[in-house]
Amino acid sequence: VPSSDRSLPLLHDILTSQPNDAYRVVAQGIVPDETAEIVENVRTWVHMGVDLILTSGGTGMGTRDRTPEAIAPLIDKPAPGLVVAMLTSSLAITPLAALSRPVAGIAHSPSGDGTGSIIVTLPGSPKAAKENLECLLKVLPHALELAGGARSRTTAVHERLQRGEDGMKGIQEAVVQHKHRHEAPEPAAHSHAHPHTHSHHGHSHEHGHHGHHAPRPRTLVSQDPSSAIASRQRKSPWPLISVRDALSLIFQHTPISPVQTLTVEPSLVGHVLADDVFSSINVPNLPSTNIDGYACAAALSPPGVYKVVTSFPTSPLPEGTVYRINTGAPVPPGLDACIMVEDTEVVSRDESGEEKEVRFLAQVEKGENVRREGSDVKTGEKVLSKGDVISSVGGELGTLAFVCKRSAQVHRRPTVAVLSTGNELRDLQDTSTPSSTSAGSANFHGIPDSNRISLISVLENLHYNVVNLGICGDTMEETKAKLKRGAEQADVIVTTGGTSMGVGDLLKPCIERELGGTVHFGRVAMKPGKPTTFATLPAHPMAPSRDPTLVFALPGNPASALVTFFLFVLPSLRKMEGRREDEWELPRIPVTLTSTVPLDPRPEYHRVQIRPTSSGLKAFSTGGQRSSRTVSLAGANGLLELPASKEGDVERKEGEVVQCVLIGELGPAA
Ligand SMILES: Nc1nc2c(c(=O)[nH]1)N[C@H]1C(S)=C(S)[C@@H](COP(=O)(O)OP(=O)(O)OC[C@H]3O[C@@H](n4cnc5c(N)ncnc54)[C@H](O)[C@@H]3O)O[C@H]1N2
Ligand code: MOO
Ligand SMILES: [Mg+2]
Repeated sequence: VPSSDRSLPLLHDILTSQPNDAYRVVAQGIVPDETAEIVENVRTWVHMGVDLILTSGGTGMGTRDRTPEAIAPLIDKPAPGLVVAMLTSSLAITPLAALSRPVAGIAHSPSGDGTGSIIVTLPGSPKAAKENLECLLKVLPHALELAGGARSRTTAVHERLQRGEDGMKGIQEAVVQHKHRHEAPEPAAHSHAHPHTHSHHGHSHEHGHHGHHAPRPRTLVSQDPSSAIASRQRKSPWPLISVRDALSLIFQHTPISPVQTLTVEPSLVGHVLADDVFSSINVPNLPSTNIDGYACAAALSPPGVYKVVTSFPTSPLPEGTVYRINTGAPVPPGLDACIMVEDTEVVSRDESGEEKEVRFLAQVEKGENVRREGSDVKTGEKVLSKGDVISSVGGELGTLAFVCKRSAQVHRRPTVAVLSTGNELRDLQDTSTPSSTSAGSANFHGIPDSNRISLISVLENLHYNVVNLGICGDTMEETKAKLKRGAEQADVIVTTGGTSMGVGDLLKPCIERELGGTVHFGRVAMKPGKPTTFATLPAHPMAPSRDPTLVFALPGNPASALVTFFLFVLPSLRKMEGRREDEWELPRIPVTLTSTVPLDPRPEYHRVQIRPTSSGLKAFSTGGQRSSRTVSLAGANGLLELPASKEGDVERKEGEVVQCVLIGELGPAA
């Protein structure tokens, strides 16, 4: 590993371990020793309003050392004091420091408000870079305040962006490190700022399982759509991350919806309880019976003839008298058993035909057929738990009503905006384009938008609020306008299409470059769904207390869109809606294969129908699994979770048991 590769994680660690989380690394990358590329990165970061930009390497006297020359023209206000401080501290350690040629200063932001980013070029050696940074840390906080201080006063939007979407107090910082081209193990990946460089070092800070220091990769990574087509990125700059890492980034950025009090009525179905529910009453609140018959005092009621009273007694019944009672009714005080009507016969009736006397044919025991007070639910007993879903089966809603709860504390249901992107798409019901069933016409002009109709139906059936954003063409203008509307109206935006490498694939650049959003990942090692993208948009400046909007930019291929919806979007919504952590993801169940399925070099989610049989659950493949084949989802209620193929492991055979993600209801018995 070239030495310069080690500086970046070291600088990152020093910055993120400063007290009060004063620094947050919002972008980092490795570029070759090319002036143009150094300038491009640093300039973009200045435009983003990053507060501190550090470079490491290229400050020496070698022929390839060009960093100071690249950076100097970007600096509007040189800060020779910082340079002297660094050189002085290094010279105290080694006279070789005299060969270093650092520059430092402020590059003004294009906003023209006089604020700017502080840029410092550090040496390439990890040890020297560390020493220099540590020396600067004594003065940087004050310098940063002076250089960027006015920003927070000028506009709220700017401050919001500058402070990051979590509103964390602190200073954003970016590290651009450059290294010699001949050292680059993956030249293509290094030709752009690369947010996941740490993966080369085995410690993946980016994936964020390690607490709050995880930096979010921010901008610069996406293709600049204004660049000439021929000079477009020819390799995706987005690291291919695992489904597990993708989920952990999603959960890290998914907030839990606020709590509200709602009326107990059928529209509560789908909501998740935000609190345990305790009964404040006894059920039944009086001793009552669960039969039709006669209430009596068991000890005084051997088989024999009794007078019948039919109105609820207000004073103790005289001996030899019983009270006629119906299921659910309270048992009068002093009586302790009920005999079923089947164990009695009528002895005499009055003029109106009403029974006067009955004969008990059997002996009732004390307590027989009596529901004691509180025997179903006692005052103070927990009947439902925080995290329980009010299901459409009805049990939870019934329970709330049963214990007389008129309202419940639940999490607000997330609102999801759904957008289809693509110039080729037509609304299915747009009658200006004939459908294949209309007389005389075989061709629908364009591609019918099938993703939106599927996604909206799944969401509505799961009781989410849906905003239908319609279809937008592949232009930056339209995409930006739609996403903005989504961010205003929804907690989560789901788009399909425009995620890959094509000219019209604008989602990532739009999110990053136009909307100040952060793309947390842009590719996932899975089939289908490789270009799946997850991002957050900063909270609206007019509603800064709102959480950032989550954006799932799903691939356009219909099977990819739906599979990634179930694997990524739904788990995020299940966290947001307040479910318990072990219920965020959809359940995995073991199923037996009814046919042999091939393994793909990518981990694959193979659509199947799961059906119950006398020998357990069986999986029936839906056939060809190409991502464009929407029909592969017809009838599917499961996704086989297949591992990537390896040498000697290329299929799962008929009869083998495989884990399967349950995405729908079980199919008919087979
Ligand atoms: N050079 C590369 N090309 C592609 C790669 C790659 O890695 N390098 N990845 C492929 C994979 S995998 C997928 S998946 C797709 C995803 O592409 P996009 O998300 O950019 O989607 P589009 O290109 O916009 O559309 C793809 C396909 O799906 C149809 N589509 C889109 N939206 C809808 C809709 N709402 N209803 C029905 N059909 C829809 C669209 O017409 C296209 O046929 O990229 C590969 N390319
Ligand atoms: O990842 Mo794409 O969804 O395979 O076709
Ligand atoms: Mg498209």
